[in-house]
Amino acid sequence: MKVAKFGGSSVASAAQLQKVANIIISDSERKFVVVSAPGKRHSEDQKVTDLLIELGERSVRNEDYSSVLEALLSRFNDILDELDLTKEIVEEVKDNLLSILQGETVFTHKMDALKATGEDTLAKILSQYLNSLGYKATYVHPQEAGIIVSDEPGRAQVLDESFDHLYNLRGREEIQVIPGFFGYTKDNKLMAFPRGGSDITGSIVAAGVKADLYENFTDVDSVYCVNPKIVQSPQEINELTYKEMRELSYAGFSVFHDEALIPAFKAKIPVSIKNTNHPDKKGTMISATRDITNGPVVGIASDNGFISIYVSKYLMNREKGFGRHLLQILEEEDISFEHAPSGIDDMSVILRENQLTSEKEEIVIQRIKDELKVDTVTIDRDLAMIMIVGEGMNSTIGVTSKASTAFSDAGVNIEMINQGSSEVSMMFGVKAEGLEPAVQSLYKAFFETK
Ligand SMILES: Nc1ncnc2c1ncn2[C@@H]1O[C@H](COP(=O)(O)OP(=O)(O)O)[C@@H](O)[C@H]1O
Ligand SMILES: N[C@@H](CC(=O)OP(=O)(O)O)C(=O)O
Repeated sequence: MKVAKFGGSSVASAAQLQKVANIIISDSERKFVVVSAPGKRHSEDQKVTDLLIELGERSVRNEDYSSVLEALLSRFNDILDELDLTKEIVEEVKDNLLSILQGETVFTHKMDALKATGEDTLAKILSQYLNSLGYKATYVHPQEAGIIVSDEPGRAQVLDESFDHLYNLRGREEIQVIPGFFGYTKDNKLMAFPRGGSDITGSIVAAGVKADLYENFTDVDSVYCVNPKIVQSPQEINELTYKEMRELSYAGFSVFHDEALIPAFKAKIPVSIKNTNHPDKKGTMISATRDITNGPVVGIASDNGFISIYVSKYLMNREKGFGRHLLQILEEEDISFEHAPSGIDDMSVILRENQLTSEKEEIVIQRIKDELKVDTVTIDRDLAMIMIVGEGMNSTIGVTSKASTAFSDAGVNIEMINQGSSEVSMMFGVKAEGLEPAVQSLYKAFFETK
């Protein structure tokens, strides 16, 4: 039994949905289908989720949102038209969106309810389409499926009891189409996963129903060893371990959500990344182990939007609890951190830029000065992180030297280096403008000269 998840690009139009239906019906093992909301049909297009967010934002600012509502409804209308389906659902969507917008609920909950409408509607349309083709398919609402999540708007996390609920779906005969991207709290509040979170739903469903395979259909033939927007036609990766994929997706391989691997990994379900447009291509298989035959580094990931809080204090190394206290200040201000490299008299904490609003920045800096009596505290902005990843790295000598030569060849200064304890990844901090040249140079060093 397989769970097949189709991303936004795969369900962006009627033509894409025809490919999706062909993929589903070509393999009777594909019993569970998870869908995203329609994504971009071309590079200038807007994702349905972005339109829904804009709708919510305009409404909260008391601005006219009629054109956004129109654009949303016509996306669904066009799909139904081209698939020759009846259109009652468009009116339902309109009524539902207006009742959310006019409801009394708090803004974050309203936003999650709006965002969920994209995947929810698409799941209904796809099951209607499969029925029209003569296949037995049903739409299954996440609450009916038993996807129970934490009470964290826009960043919900699945609760363990969901897996037992989902297991009960195995007994059903028909193809079950489940909307991705959201679940419900124990007290029945709709909560969305982080952006890109339909991958997470797919993984949860695969773990719950104990699938043999979780197939993640997208718009590329495989995971590439580097972002194809930075290096043209990079090498494909055919096999990855869960750990490698988690590290790569955390640091910028947006093809698969970094939080999506954990449920599949814990349930030991292999994940296959495939292209909806070329379903016969091999794709990428992610599982617990792989043969290390392709060199120490399997991929190079990169992401920008980081900042660093740098603190220094003479004799920091002798002060018990300094690091804990610094991190505690962040915790108390509800800020999560990514890395914390330290020296003898100094320590940096790397954060995602969106964690530190300007109000929080002032408070944090003042608290660090007052409570830790530091000599210096500064904030470094516009940082990018580059990560080289591979299970083979821990048994290979000279990886750091090869990487640092690549940075120097590109004329990019390394601001910091951090090697994870598992030695599956090595992270380099650089100024944002150095990201592309450094990644291109690393690609040359590790993949073109093998
Ligand atoms: N290393 C990589 N390998 C493959 N794709 C990548 C990589 N890094 C970034 N991407 C991007 O991820 C995109 C697919 O992810 P996403 O847009 O979330 O797809 P979907 O709409 O199927 O959910 C690709 O079109 C590609 O531009
Ligand atoms: N539609 C949601 C969830 C998602 O997973 O989308 P996609 O499959 O297009 O990445 C988003 O845009 O965030």
